[in-house]
Amino acid sequence: MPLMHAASCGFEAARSVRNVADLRRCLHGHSFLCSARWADGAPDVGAALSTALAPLDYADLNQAVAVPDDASLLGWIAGHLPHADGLWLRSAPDRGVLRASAQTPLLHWLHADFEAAHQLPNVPPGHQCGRLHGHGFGVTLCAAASHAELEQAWARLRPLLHQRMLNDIPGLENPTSEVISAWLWRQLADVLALDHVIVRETATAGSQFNGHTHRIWKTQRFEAATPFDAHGRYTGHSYSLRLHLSGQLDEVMGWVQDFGDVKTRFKPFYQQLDHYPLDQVDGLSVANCAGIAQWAAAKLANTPELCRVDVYQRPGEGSLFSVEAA
Ligand SMILES: Nc1nc2c(c(=O)[nH]1)N=C([C@H](O)[C@H](O)COP(=O)(O)OP(=O)(O)OP(=O)(O)O)CN2
Repeated sequence: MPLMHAASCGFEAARSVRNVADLRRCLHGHSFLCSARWADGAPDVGAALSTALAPLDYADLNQAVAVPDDASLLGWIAGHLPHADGLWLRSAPDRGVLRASAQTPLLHWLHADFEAAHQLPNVPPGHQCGRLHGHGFGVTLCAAASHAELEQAWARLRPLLHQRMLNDIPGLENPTSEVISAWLWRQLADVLALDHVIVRETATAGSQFNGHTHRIWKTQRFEAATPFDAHGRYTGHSYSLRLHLSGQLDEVMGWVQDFGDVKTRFKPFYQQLDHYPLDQVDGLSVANCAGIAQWAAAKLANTPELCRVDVYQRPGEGSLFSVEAA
């Protein structure tokens, strides 16, 4: 479907998933977060999500689900949300499970990190990334594997990257996010049934590799007013707009496209949104997340790598417009 919608809902709950393999898992609690996606035109899963999760809030999950591990919990939630397509569940800040669509298998994911220095040797003179600099890199590993297997695999890799000069590592001589995610894939593909690897250099930019295709994104925030009732009254949101691009890597630059160039290309259109009332933006016929996502995609129609635009009006609540599927 070209247009999807997304909603999120949290719940606080206790569970015990003690089993022979892991005796640490006695009764404990989590702040869970669940996100759902559904196709445009399907019944509103956002409202159904909070109704479905209400019985789990401040509850003992063992009363609802026999062995309430992340996978079984997601299955329970899916059973209560027949119109949801993608489902994502976070049980702790660094881990959770997801199902990309109703037809795809359940996967476990692990957020990890490392801190390192790098420079990009092939950028034009004066480019900020040609200078020696560094990042607290974020990594997400997503695989048909248990959390313990993901943790084990990452424990082996992290020392190779943490507090290192990435350019000195064989295979990372040009350490863009795209090159690092493909390098991680190669290091892990023999030991994990990987679905994808994500590398985030900054809070606004990331790169995902699934063994075949690179997808990168750049996020920008904007502040805008939008009408919310028939009397012409306005409300406002702090929006986040994420542009996704996919394609082959430029062999010299090692990237799909420079994150900075993505931002520059969108700048004239961004300036039409930031600190404006959305119903007065030229060409924006529907002043909601779906309307903005489709408007932004049309503005970047001359960017063949553009594959998706996500617009969120609050964390976890928004619309996703896929250009390829349109
Ligand atoms: N496709 C890629 N583009 C760029 C990469 C990359 O790995 N892949 N890397 C860089 C730089 O290393 C840079 O540190 C990060 O770029 P950018 O997102 O432009 O950084 P900013 O700090 O300017 O981000 P803002 O949040 O927009 O201020 C460059 N490009």
